[in-house]
Amino acid sequence: MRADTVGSETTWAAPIEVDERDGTAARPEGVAATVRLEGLCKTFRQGGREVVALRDVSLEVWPGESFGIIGLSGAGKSTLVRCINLLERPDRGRVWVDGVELTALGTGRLREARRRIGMVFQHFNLLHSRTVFGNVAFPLEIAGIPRARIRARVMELLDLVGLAGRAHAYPSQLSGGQRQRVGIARALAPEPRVLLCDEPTSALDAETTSQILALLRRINRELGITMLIITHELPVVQAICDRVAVMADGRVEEVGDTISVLTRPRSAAARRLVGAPAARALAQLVQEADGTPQPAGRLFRLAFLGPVAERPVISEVLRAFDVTINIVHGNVDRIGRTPFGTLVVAIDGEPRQVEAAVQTMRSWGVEVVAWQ
Ligand SMILES: Nc1ncnc2c1ncn2[C@@H]1O[C@H](COP(=O)(O)OP(=O)(O)OP(=O)(O)O)[C@@H](O)[C@H]1O
Repeated sequence: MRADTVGSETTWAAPIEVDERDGTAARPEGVAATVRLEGLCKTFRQGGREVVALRDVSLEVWPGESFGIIGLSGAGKSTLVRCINLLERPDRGRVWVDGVELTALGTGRLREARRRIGMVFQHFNLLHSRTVFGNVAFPLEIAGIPRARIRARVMELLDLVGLAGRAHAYPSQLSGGQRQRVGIARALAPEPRVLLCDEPTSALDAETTSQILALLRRINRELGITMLIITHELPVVQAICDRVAVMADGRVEEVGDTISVLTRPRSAAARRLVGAPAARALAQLVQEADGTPQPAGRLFRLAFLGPVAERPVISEVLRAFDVTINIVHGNVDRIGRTPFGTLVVAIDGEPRQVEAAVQTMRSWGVEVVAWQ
């Protein structure tokens, strides 16, 4: 275990082991989940119409991990977050945070238990009449912490998020990225066990997004704070999540470590999300070609992770099988620290030859997913 000091308290980082070679996260043995959701259901009723937002959602987020929840708009992500801190009461199901069943608590004890949960919002939700210092101090004032301790803690947090020099500025004088840094410092002030981040970078430009993601990753890794990140953006999950749940239509369709879900998506929902960039690229290509038909053959997405990335796979396949391969889209990327490459290819030929080529690539360790 790693330890770090936050304020006057020592925070123990969770014993989560991440394999640096392939990024897979192993479940820590004998350790209770930091967030545990069991059978959550939620239906909204509005003017005689019913919208089912959550359908029997069960999940575990382990201590110290960074867990992503990804899905398209309307999948139920925000409702899920609101049910974790019980801003929204689920119709059915139970919620535990840090070993305490929130769904069993009355209002007073629930308010106290919520201090274990920090919230980071898409639009920062800062108090505009208060300075940076005042915003971060706010939850500590409400908790009745003595002024001297508040001061020390706030200055320490501003230092952590890189805003030590802006304590007296007002939110209107800050950039979006700086406002989100204030939001993060405020969320950390009561020393929560888990940070719920609801689309934390959706309102930020690309460069600021990567700075904020790096900050969240550092907080997760160095302070050992468990993180649950809601997003509709694949790059967010790719950059900082150890594991990810894919949501669609109120259900969790797939849960796994990020590398597995992104390179070997099993559910239709995950395949839609992962395939979307390639599909967009293909559509653009066809459009640009102005009427040129799509490349002949079946479309496949090939993912190269680890040693197979060094192998001249395409030329070996072309030599061994009577097929043609048209590269539609290629990309080299990174999941956490692990590089991986993807190619979208159209393979044409006699069906048995195409199938044999696909099976051979799989036997070499290439992840091959058919798109048609
Ligand atoms: N207060 C509410 N009243 C009625 N319907 C609601 C309410 N909140 C959410 N919904 C509906 O529940 C479904 C799930 O919404 P939710 O906001 O949880 O999805 P989401 O994945 O977070 O989407 P987005 O990224 O667009 O916020 C949607 O169909 C939405 O219209």
